[in-house]
Amino acid sequence: MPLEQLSSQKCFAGWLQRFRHRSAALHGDTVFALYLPPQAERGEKLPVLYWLSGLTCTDENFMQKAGAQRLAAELGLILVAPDTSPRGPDVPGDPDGAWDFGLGAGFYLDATEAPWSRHYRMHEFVVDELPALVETHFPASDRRGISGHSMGGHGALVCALRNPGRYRSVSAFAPVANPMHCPWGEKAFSRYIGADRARWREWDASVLIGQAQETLPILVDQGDRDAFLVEQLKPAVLDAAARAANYPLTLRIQPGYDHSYYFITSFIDDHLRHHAAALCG
Ligand SMILES: N[C@@H](CCC(=O)N[C@@H](CSC=O)C(=O)NCC(=O)O)C(=O)O
Repeated sequence: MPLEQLSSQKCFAGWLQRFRHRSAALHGDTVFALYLPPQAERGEKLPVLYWLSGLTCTDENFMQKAGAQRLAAELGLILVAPDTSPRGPDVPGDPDGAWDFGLGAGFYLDATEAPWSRHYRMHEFVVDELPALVETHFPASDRRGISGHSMGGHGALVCALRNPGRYRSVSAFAPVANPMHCPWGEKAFSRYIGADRARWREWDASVLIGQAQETLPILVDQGDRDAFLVEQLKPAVLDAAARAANYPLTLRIQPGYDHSYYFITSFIDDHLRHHAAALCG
């Protein structure tokens, strides 16, 4: 699978790069960003933290705003950020042009309903295709962690919960914790997966956490001034489901913080260290 390099910039003695390639899962071209820490030049295989961004984002938001590269360089962690949906002239978006569905809003699931099912296969892409690509073309090991924000925070939880053995660490910022019972999730699931709500349960972290096959400790940070907290995010539902299942979830409510990348950059070091404890050494 050839990679076309779009950019390369030195950053904290490592390299921040962007690549375009043809995706089999997404039936089209897609772009991802990757940060290679300086340890990559030693030739050893390094662990990888996959980051899933939220609604309206591309591969660039996290790399430009989270400020993760400094500590990733210190810890020897590769960072990989895919796009948030398939894109291209033949990829359908929201019929009304809304920002919370379709382009930039793939919800990291595999759609089953037309016209979404041909391209909207972000789960398969993130869990299988992207790691295979990264581990072939870069000095990347199969020690994988996954994290993300909002729609992507939920995506990270679902990727880990649905695929035991695939990841060694997981965390999330302000995840859409119970999408089958919030407006963003109901809109996405009803279109991507269809009207049968029983099938939505396969893609909801607050359901999956009660059926987990392995117990990777989950770290979640959530700001209490987040404008989406009550209507869309509902972390208390995830917390209650984890408690009922005796699943190790640490939910930290951070006073005064909102939903922005200012919140993410304030706590990204804690998340990188959470992942490094499982991935490095
Ligand atoms: N455009 C919207 C706001 C969209 C928004 O807040 N997106 C978040 C993720 S929300 C959940 O998935 C985000 O990360 N935005 C990009 C950024 O760089 O901040 C509106 O107008 O309200």
